[in-house]
Amino acid sequence: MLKDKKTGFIGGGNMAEAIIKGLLAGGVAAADLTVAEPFPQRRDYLAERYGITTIADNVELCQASDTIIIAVKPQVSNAVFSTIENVVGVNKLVISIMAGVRTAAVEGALTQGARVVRVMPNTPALVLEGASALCRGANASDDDVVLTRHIFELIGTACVVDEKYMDAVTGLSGSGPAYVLTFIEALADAGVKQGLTRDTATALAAQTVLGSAKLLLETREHPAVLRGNVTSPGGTTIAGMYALEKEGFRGAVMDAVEAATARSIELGAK
Ligand SMILES: NC(=O)C1=CN([C@@H]2O[C@H](COP(=O)(O)OP(=O)(O)OC[C@H]3O[C@@H](n4cnc5c(N)ncnc54)[C@H](OP(=O)(O)O)[C@@H]3O)[C@@H](O)[C@H]2O)C=CC1
Ligand SMILES: O=C(O)[C@@H]1CCC=N1
Repeated sequence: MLKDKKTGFIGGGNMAEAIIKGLLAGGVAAADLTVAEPFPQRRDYLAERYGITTIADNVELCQASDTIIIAVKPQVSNAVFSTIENVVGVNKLVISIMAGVRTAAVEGALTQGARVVRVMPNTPALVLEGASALCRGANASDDDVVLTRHIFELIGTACVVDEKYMDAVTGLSGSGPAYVLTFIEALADAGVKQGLTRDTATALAAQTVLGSAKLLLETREHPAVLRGNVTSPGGTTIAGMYALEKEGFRGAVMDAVEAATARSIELGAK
């Protein structure tokens, strides 16, 4: 599907690098990947590390690509649109991963009929364990959605949602790695407080999160059932759970997702 197609990235930052890694691991030829990136050192790094073509000019990038992945910060989206508005015809697929930016905003800034798919990936994509959700714009075809899903399944899992859910996805899985990493750090700190070395505590904390996630995904049980299996009557876990619940752990997590969702909505309104 991706074979013989040229894929170009506008912006060669963290997320672009993650997707490039996935595409290469999935068998896409380095010769079919190009990145437009203003920062020369970053261009050199990407070219040397992945053997792909890197350039400075977004217009040249669009002309040379069948699929264009916009991977710049939402705050520079208008600056990017103004440079490429006349070179992205309906023969090209545009995939935007910018947080908050609506498909209608991308379509409105490009040629009439522009084919746009919006995706929210996350940083575990860098180790091919990303979680992405995508939605179609008004002019994207079924094939565009299938191709986009295929690209993001190369770097983890991908699901299709209605655009009205994209801000919630951003607040949950887009920003989620930051919450989980904070939890791991806190768990490790707690171990250090109890006398464990930093290395041992961090390794135990990270593997506990990884293993718990794998247990949930592989058994397909409800999380509460699996939690029950750890929680012996009158044992250690219930003592720990009581302390967490008293501090409003779940409410804090829900507040975090709500705040990030609201920020995604705010970014889209700009
Ligand atoms: N990081 C994350 O967890 C996730 C991010 N996203 C979204 O992905 C997008 C990219 O994020 P991320 O990779 O973290 O950001 P980065 O800042 O790492 O990458 C953005 C890149 O775009 C470059 N850039 C800036 N202006 C232009 C321009 N006019 N033309 C071409 N390139 C330009 C930047 O160069 P320079 O540094 O020189 O300015 C930078 O290398 C954002 O929209 C974000 O919302 C989505 C999901 C998760
Ligand atoms: O913080 C951000 O805005 C980006 C979008 C999702 C994750 N990181």
